[in-house]
Amino acid sequence: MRLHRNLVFATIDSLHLIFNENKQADKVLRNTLKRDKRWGARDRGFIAETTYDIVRWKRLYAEIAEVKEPFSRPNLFRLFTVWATLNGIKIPDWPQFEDTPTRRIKGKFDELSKIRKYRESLPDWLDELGVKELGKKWDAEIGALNQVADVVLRVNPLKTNVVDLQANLKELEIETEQIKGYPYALKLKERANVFITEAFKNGWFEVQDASSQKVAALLDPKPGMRIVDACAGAGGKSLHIASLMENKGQVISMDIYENKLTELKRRARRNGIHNIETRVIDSTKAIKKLLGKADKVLIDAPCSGLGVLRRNPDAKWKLQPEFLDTIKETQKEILDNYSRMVKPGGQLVYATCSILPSENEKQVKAFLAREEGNKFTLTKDQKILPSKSGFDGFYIALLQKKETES
Ligand SMILES: C[S@@+](CC[C@H](N)C(=O)[O-])C[C@H]1O[C@@H](n2cnc3c(N)ncnc32)[C@H](O)[C@@H]1O
Repeated sequence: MRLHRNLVFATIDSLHLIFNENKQADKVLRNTLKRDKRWGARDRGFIAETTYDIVRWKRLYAEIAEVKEPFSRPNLFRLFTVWATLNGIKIPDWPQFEDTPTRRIKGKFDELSKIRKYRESLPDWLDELGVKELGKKWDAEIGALNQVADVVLRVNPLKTNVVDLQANLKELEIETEQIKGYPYALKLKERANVFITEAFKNGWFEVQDASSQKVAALLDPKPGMRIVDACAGAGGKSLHIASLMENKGQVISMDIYENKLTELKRRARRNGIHNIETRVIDSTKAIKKLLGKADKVLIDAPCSGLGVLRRNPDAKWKLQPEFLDTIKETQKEILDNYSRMVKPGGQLVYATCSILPSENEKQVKAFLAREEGNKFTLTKDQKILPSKSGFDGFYIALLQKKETES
């Protein structure tokens, strides 16, 4: 592979914003990729994938390059040099790359790879937390979470089906494959910009990881039901739920952020969905109005996001231990308050995109032991681990509310 100056510079500029200015990687890349209209799919792919790679391996590469944060521009080039060398890419003779110690880079890589926090490129506290929470399983999970994520589509059954969408995309030379056990999923064989296709613009599919598609499956919504999606965000799960209800019944999508619900409404229109109503949670009233009224409630809780590190590798560096304590308290409050919207005999699904037991099964166990939770029993739960599933890490629990208060 030959390195192109403007693509490398765009990568370095993106890294500067992410590492030194604390900007979110996906937002930075969205902007960077707008910079030059002449860039084709390969050029854009190079910038995005290289930036994400260097973000993912920041600690390891910084240790090899012997550089510290905040990274000066020459030091960002040193990180880039480590990436290129380890990926077998010939370093050009530009002034930025003078005296690259290729052999030393490989030697240091072998040496540091013996220690997990370097090999997997983790802050100390996160490595310690992983061991505390998952014991011996941590090794395999963090290894899997450092892989590059597949792109998975969820077919919208209101508009098309898996076979027709697969054929439609094939005409555009976008090859996909079905995934056993995921009836609405299609996995891209190679990365492609699916957002520019007519199929996407017409609402035939959404991009949604396979594990995330399991949430609505376990909730099992039926046409005619009233379902509350209490932490709906921009609506990944709401759209899935509404499509399974065939536009019959009611989905009430709630969130504390109005802008996310606005985006949800836009997506619903594209998806041909008419049975979603959005409600901003700006006081306790929004919840009180629905007490005991929902056939099913989904709590797709805010969480550490440690199950989706493949997609957001910069979370390794942005996440703080104090945030984890706060978010667990929020999960507890949400469970206690929002579960009251389930009607007697109804069901509650609690889900997170985390692999930490303290956010998942322990959170549910503690809820069932509290007064608010003793009206429920745990029907079943699924711990989806990236090392086993090959997809994002998720936890999904299905709880049944008793018919009577006793
Ligand atoms: C895991 S995300 C939801 C993702 C969304 N369900 C989807 O499938 O696209 C969690 C959501 O909870 C929202 N949230 C945070 N605190 C909340 C609260 N106290 N009540 C309701 N929603 C909350 C966040 O704004 C965020 O959109």
